[in-house]
Amino acid sequence: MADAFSLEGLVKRFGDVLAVEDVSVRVAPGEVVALLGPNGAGKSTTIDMLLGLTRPDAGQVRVAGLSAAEAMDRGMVGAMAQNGTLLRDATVAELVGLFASLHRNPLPIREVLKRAGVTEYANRRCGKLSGGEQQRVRFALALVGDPDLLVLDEPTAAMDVDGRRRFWASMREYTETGRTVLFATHYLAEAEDYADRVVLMRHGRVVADGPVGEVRAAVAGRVLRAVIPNATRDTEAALATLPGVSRAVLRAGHAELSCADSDAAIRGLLREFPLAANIEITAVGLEEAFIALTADVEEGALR
Ligand SMILES: Nc1ncnc2c1ncn2[C@@H]1O[C@H](COP(=O)(O)OP(=O)(O)OP(=O)(O)O)[C@@H](O)[C@H]1O
Repeated sequence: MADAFSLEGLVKRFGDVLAVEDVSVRVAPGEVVALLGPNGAGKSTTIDMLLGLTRPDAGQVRVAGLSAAEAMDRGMVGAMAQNGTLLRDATVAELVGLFASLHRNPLPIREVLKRAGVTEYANRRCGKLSGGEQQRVRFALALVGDPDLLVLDEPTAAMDVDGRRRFWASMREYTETGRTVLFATHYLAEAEDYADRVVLMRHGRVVADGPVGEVRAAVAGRVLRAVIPNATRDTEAALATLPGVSRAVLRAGHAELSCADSDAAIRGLLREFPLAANIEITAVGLEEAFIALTADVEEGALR
């Protein structure tokens, strides 16, 4: 089956900033993918290239085998930007109607309002809605063309807990019909709860990509802490090369080792540093693993 979309070797620079560096992702129809990463990781730039809003400096975007522009033109992609402005004086229903008039085969307006969960404020002016309500209207606009692929940039950014819950309930209904979704988020819990797959970005690169459980297993290892007497300048590098250790930080003789295999790490540690003391091993939650993965560490240390 053809990919729902594919990004191949995407690169985008803004002056001196390398916003996206060699990003390649292939997504099959029906996958719900979370694009996760901290501020400035390159998520929005990647999404803009997928939507054909930004031209890549290198690489290629294909959406169902077409160029991004062709796919958008055919109404195959529904997009929800982070801060797209809404016409303040139009009611929600009017705005949805306006968008529907731009599509070749729009869904009935009533159906869109229902799917996006905005029926109750269909007759309110957009300018009078709260930030979270406006986000839901943007979601409605993304659904108007009944697209095969939905691309959402931080869809729940302005929503409160209840708004988020309701938004994801609407999304579930949409994804149950086998549609493909890519959503950017800062919220690990959203990625865990609603995505089949996580693509984790940092500094413009993909640092992890896989099913949620797999990414969790790959990154959420254990942390080994120990005091290393007589540490020298070379000790940190030596700790980083111990078996089972993916990353080492040494400060004032206190070592913190991120371990994919803590059993191998502790054996190696005691072999190479027999004086290591106060050894402690703790499990890392996904939240901590996410922070570790997206922290400003040496490139490659976590790959
Ligand atoms: N139009 C632009 N001009 C200059 N630099 C830009 C532009 N757009 C993005 N950047 C830079 O590119 C990098 C990636 O930004 P991007 O918005 O893609 O990240 P992001 O992961 O979406 O972040 P956030 O979660 O804050 O939205 C950042 O360093 C950002 O400052």
